[in-house]
Amino acid sequence: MRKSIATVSLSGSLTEKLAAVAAAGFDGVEIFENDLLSTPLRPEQVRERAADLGLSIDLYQPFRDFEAVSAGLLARNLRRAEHKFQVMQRLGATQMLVCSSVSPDAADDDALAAEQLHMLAERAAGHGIRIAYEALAWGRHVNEYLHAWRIVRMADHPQLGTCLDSFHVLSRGSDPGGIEAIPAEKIFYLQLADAPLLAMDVLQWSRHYRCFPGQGDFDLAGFMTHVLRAGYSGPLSLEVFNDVFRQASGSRTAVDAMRSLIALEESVAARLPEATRLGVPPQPVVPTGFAFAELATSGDARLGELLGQLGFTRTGVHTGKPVELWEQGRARILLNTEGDDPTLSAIGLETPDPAGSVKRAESLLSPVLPRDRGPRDAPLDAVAAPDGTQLFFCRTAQPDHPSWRDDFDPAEPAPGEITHIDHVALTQPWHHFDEASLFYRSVLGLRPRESLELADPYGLLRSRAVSDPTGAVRIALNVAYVSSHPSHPDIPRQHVALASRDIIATARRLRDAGPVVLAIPDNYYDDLEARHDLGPERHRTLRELGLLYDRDEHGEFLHLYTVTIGRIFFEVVQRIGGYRGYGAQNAPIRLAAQHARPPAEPGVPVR
Ligand SMILES: O=C(O)c1ccc(O)c(O)c1
Ligand SMILES: [Mg+2]
Repeated sequence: MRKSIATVSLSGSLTEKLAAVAAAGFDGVEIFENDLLSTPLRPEQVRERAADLGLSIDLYQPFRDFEAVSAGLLARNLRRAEHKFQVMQRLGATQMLVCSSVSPDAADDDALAAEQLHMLAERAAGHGIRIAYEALAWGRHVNEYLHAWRIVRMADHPQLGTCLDSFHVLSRGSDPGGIEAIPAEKIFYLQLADAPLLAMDVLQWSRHYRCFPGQGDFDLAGFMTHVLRAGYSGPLSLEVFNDVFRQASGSRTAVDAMRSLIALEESVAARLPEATRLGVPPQPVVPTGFAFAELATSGDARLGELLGQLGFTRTGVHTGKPVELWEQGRARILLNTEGDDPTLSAIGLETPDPAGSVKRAESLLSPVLPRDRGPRDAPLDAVAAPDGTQLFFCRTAQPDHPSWRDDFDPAEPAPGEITHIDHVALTQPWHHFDEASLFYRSVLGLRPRESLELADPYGLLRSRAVSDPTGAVRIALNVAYVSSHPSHPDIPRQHVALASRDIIATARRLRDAGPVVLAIPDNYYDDLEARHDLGPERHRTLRELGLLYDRDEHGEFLHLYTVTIGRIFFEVVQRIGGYRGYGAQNAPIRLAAQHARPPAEPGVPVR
């Protein structure tokens, strides 16, 4: 279906917005009045610019508080409308949005509202313009979509129809099923926005927290099925008021927006196979595990030293690049010594179909990375995640596909307790958090879990994990706050969590290696004894080894953290039973302990 976006959803000037919208592949735009008033371009030039970019101007929004007013006010409103019709003709826009009045001057009188909207539609008709009437969720008298529709029906004018906006319908908890009773030709326009569920005033919620479909908690696919069953065939138009998007790069936001619509069409198509107008991207290829995590370092030996202390063996060196392979069980870490400050630069994901993974990523507008490989290297397909982390699609040790691991000609690793990578935690720039969760959800088919807020002594961290249904691939996305403490600068830390089948043994091994485990205050253990009765011996062991503990209804979780090197630290975890979380309960303790033990100085051995 045609795809549009309201200019209010993006940052920048009108000309920047138009360019961004066109580059992301949209077909049309809704122009917010302020964007037109503040551009030096004349309406004819805007029309031309949009046409050159292949964009139609689907809607113009110059009006508020029109209907159900006194005769004097009506005359003024109609006069203003006449001016706006002329602007719209110059713009080449044929549809005007009128949202329900919030003014105390409006009467609670449907017949009067209908009569005045009829008059407006009659005047619009003279200019070839249609009026789309929309119920704002906080409209003074009209705040339900079916109420707006009743008024439109009563007004009975061919140039008057209704505009449906998913936010206004779903934020009020209205049943969207009623949409199916509205005749298709009377649904003039469709605006789409998602939002996180928040208990707050609906106007504030709408103006600050809307997000793109798939980034919030509303059932947009369900909403869309009703709209399509009604027979609507006009554009899907995103109208997202969001404080973060107002500050982020407009061209990135436009791509994020387009990705949300592609993914939405796909989920609607799955529910409504008869809706053949919907575009459907190639199927997601859900990753089945971690092949490796790649850490970039500047030839600094400390990461290798720490890996050795954790029981890893350096099993090989790449035949053509300065990259070492460190292994223990199925946990594989690549140390790329060409980097600078230690960072987590790439993740290898096991996939049953690497080419299919790339196709899926491309169809959702993810940048596919150029292949940089020597003649003897195994093929590696990679895309860039929103934070720049490279995601490689791998098939390790499968007879049907060359393995990246062969490039290292590896030896057998020494046996140890660590079995595999449990999860990786990536720090996202604050303005890319929603984009990142939509990326992992739509491109990789991972499921987002609830969004958490974690207390750090110097700020608040937002965190959301995404995982496959089996828990083989778990990625924790964290947003760092911006620190204003000179003594506690931002260190956007990243970590790799390693699963141990015997974390007590791993912890003892680390204790014997030196002070590499993050020290946890005694108060934590006193509280742990108050919360759980694990028996004196177990409590003593946890305290002695710096282990943290959590449990959920499925099982138990033991974990520890190493010191930080550059931006990187390791976590060791043991899931007992079917524990599903990440020890969020202990995050504030860990974050405080990390502030107390700043990253090791360059070149200084950890010991
Ligand atoms: O917040 C508003 O005022 C506003 C304006 C126009 C819309 O289409 C809308 O959904 C909200
Ligand atoms: Mg709207």
